[in-house]
Amino acid sequence: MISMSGSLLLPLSLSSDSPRRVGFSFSRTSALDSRCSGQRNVVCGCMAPPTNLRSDGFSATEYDDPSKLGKMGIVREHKDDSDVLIECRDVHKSFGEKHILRGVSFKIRHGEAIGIIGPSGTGKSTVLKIIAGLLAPDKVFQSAALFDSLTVRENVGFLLYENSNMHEDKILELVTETLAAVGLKGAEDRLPSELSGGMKKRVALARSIIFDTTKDSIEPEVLLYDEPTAGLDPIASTVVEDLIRSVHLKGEDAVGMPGKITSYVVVTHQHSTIQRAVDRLIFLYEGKIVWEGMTHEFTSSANPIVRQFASGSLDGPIKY
Ligand SMILES: Nc1ncnc2c1ncn2[C@@H]1O[C@H](COP(=O)(O)OP(=O)(O)OP(=O)(O)O)[C@@H](O)[C@H]1O
Repeated sequence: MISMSGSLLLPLSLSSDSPRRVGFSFSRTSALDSRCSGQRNVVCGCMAPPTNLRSDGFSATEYDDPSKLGKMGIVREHKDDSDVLIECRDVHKSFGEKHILRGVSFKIRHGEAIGIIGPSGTGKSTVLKIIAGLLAPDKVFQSAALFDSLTVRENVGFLLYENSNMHEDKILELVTETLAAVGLKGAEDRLPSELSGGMKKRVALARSIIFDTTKDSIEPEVLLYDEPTAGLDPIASTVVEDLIRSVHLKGEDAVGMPGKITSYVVVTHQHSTIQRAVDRLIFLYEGKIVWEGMTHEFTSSANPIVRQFASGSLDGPIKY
């Protein structure tokens, strides 16, 4: 459980010609660390990205020399930060004595499909949870988070039943359409225990992309997926990966309405998910980003950590 402590900076106001939401910046202070060891040692500040600069493309950032790994600060240079939705800057996170994140910095830009990869236990999900905790209007895809005693219809429509003023018939209509969009037509009355692992993930995905059509405000701009294809067979993985991608690409929700989901972050170990659903990768190792680049640059990276991970070799800097 992450608890906030330290100072919360006030958000800057956005100019009227910049409709983008405020991004988040995290920074660490040693004073705060000593005050809250065992709790959260991250300071959260909100900032409005500058709007007077122009945009650039991306290229891989290699850190070939392992001796430099501890010295990384800036992970990528851009002239334009106007499209930054989320910024993590020098994020540290400890659980008790265990220092998990050791200065993680990255930016997520409007329209990006980001993958966070790296060896087990390196802090990927922790990064995702930190982002989710600070982006209250957005959602985390939790594959195992269905309510066992509720039907598929009740699970998918849960937030609408609980938090919206929509008529039940309208919610049912949306649930039915959304289930059809994720390939689960007719599954409304089933219980989670009657579904396969892949079907459960699709129900969870349906729940993450269904929105109150009478309001714009609750529709997220960023979706977070924690291992959305873990445990699925290759074809079921492809279905989920394409669903994730289609929501992103079309800028539409599951029922074809104009959507606002323009970026997403996927934590995954699945090669197919990296290849199929993600454009840019952030590689985390021992609580630090050791490489980032476009997906197609991953397998040709000269970074020994990345090379070992990509090949699955037992030989290399990653020790198990
Ligand atoms: N709430 C917690 N309390 C104590 N330790 C935690 C907690 N959450 C995570 N950890 C520890 O932090 C480390 C990083 O966990 P995290 O789940 O972020 O790793 P990960 O890179 O996502 O791993 P995996 O790929 O295996 O899912 C692990 O050693 C884990 O045991």
